[in-house]
Amino acid sequence: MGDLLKVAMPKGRIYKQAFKLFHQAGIPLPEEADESRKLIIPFPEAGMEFIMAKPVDVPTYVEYGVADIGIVGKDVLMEENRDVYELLDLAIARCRMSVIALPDWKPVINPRVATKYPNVASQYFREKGQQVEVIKLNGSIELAPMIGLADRIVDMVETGQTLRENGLVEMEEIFQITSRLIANRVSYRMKHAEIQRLCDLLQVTV
Ligand SMILES: Nc1ncnc2c1ncn2[C@@H]1O[C@H](COP(=O)(O)OP(=O)(O)OP(=O)(O)O)[C@@H](O)[C@H]1O
Ligand SMILES: O=P(O)(O)OC[C@H]1O[C@H](OP(=O)(O)OP(=O)(O)O)[C@H](O)[C@@H]1O
Repeated sequence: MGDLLKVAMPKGRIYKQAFKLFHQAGIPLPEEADESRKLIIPFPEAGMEFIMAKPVDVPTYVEYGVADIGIVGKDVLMEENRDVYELLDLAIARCRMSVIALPDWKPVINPRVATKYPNVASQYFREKGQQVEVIKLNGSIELAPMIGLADRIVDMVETGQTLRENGLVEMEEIFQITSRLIANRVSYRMKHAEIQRLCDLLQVTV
């Protein structure tokens, strides 16, 4: 057997859904993989090795070729803008990127926009011809308009529960998000058969 295919696998909510997807495709991923503290998990039965990564770092590992392929949300792909191939829409971890505000929000000059996605937010408002000050936060973004840090936020909405519980409203959807299978450009050529085989198995389920 040749080299194991190195897969950058996000811990957390994407792993839980990828686990189900791989099972449906006939690849029984180890269930405990994102709960153990082990960061590199060989899975020779499937010809793979999992690198358990923070979701936002997946495109970095794949661009640098330390992982051949990876699974990552479209939100992270848009924000990180890494030089990788996007192979497949896995149709998991579905949500949307939106502009959110308090219901009594009023336009002001040079408004502040808080977000975990400064590149996405800057590009969105630039294309609309609106000048904004973008403030980067790392979580609980919904707090920003509630405590007066920002006029609006750019963040993900899935069920809308977080917005409802905090009295916020979705003003505009920017784009839909699902997780994608990505590949390193060189690996895609050098390990084409293995990568294509995985795509074919996963494609049946999506
Ligand atoms: N509410 C949601 N519903 C569905 N998918 C989501 C939701 N929030 C995030 N996602 C998707 O899951 C990905 C990972 O989100 P998750 O919350 O697991 O990690 P994180 O908060 O980025 O990481 P960490 O918890 O390590 O800081 C996101 O990049 C996005 O694609
Ligand atoms: O519409 P909902 O179903 O409520 O989901 C949306 C929430 O999920 C994500 O947060 P996450 O759980 O990743 O926490 P975070 O605040 O640390 O980003 C996102 O940032 C929203 O806050």
